[in-house]
Amino acid sequence: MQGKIVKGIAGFYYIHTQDDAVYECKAKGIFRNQKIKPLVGDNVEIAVLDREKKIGNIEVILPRKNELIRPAVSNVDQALVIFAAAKPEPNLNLLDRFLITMEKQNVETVVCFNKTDVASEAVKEHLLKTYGSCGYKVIFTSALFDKGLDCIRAILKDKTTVVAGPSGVGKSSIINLIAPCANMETGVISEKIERGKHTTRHSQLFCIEKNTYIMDTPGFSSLYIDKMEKEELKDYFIEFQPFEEECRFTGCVHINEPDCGVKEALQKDRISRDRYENYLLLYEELKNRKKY
Ligand SMILES: Nc1nc2c(ncn2[C@@H]2O[C@H](COP(=O)(O)OP(=O)(O)OP(=O)(O)O)[C@@H](O)[C@H]2O)c(=O)[nH]1
Ligand SMILES: [Zn+2]
Repeated sequence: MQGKIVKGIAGFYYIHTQDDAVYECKAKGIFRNQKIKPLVGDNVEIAVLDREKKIGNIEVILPRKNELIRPAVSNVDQALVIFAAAKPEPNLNLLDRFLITMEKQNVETVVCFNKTDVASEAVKEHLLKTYGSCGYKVIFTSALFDKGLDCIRAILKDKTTVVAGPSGVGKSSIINLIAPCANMETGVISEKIERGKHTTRHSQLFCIEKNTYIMDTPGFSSLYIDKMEKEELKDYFIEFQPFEEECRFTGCVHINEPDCGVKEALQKDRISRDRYENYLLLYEELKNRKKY
């Protein structure tokens, strides 16, 4: 039978199967046969050992489309990052850090600004201009007034999406509205896990409808960009790319070089100043970290 690993804990894997059941499986022999460790998100072939108790063994891990490191999950189609348009004011530096880590891992990101009911039109316009002009899909929602949630449902459909955002932006409110089943499923799995007595937070995928999975990630308040050369940073500011052809120097980092296409685009207001300033800050951060 085929299914998807939705959670892994203490040597047990929980497989959501196509008939909408959850099997508790071990992965006996997999490492020996395939030399890989199962990962949440993996599509697998299982042998059913006990149909009633829903116990099985993972026999084959099907080929992975990709593999994220943070959070550890495979076969991710996209990320959905949620910030509040107001209350709290969106920390765009944090948002840019998130976008960079996803660009580096080659995962497309959709940006959602929630709490539009308490944000001014001018702020919304500014956010749309800043991120829409980079090429990101931007969605505005109000979980409180059930606005924009169909847009979220539509972008999630038939995909596996990692959902992230800082605390207090309304991420849980949104997830509860689009996936009321998410809580229930946690219940079923935690019942089985009780025996393992593990209480740490583990990454878990929720099936919100057929072929549609989300992974809710814990709220974050800071995000370090690591394992990155400062010269590499510009590659993850995707809006720079079309202007880089105009730079006189190859490998131009768009800071102090003369005849820089990116700086020229900035002067002409074709690149967001907020984004460029965050670029400078992050570049400095990477440069200074190198000293240690
Ligand atoms: N005005 C307004 N308030 C909202 C909206 N969505 C959520 N809230 C409120 O914002 C607060 C935080 O919402 P949560 O859904 O708990 O936010 P969260 O992002 O999951 O935060 P954590 O649980 O801390 O990770 C709650 O008081 C919600 O009622 C919205 O669209 N508009
Ligand atoms: Zn340049």
